[in-house]
Amino acid sequence: MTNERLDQAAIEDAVRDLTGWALSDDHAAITRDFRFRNFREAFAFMSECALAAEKADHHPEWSNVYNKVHVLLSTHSAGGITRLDLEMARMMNAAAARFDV
Ligand SMILES: C[C@H](O)[C@H](O)[C@H]1CNC2=NC(N)=NC(=O)C2=N1
Repeated sequence: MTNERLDQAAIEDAVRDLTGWALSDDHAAITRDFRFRNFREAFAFMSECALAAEKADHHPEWSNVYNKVHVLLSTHSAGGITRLDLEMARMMNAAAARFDV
């Protein structure tokens, strides 16, 4: 299932392959800080990801300050990290790469 909590070993393996992402201190989420050229690009990235998140019915916790976007991904219903979070992280990396991030 995509929405079952992954065990610690599976998470660590996955995070190793996810450029820029790290486990949160409590190991219940994965996080990444993205840095763009400016606010316009940061917000374009967020807009694109917001549409994809809504389509997937899986939503990031995030904050934005000027050109930076801080993202935290976890599956609330599972109380931890699931494949949905890994898929979202990959999607966000692909979206950011289009802005040379
Ligand atoms: C009803 C709706 O499907 C749920 O509340 C979805 C919405 N988006 C979600 N996003 C995240 N990150 N975790 C969830 O458990 C979750 N649940």
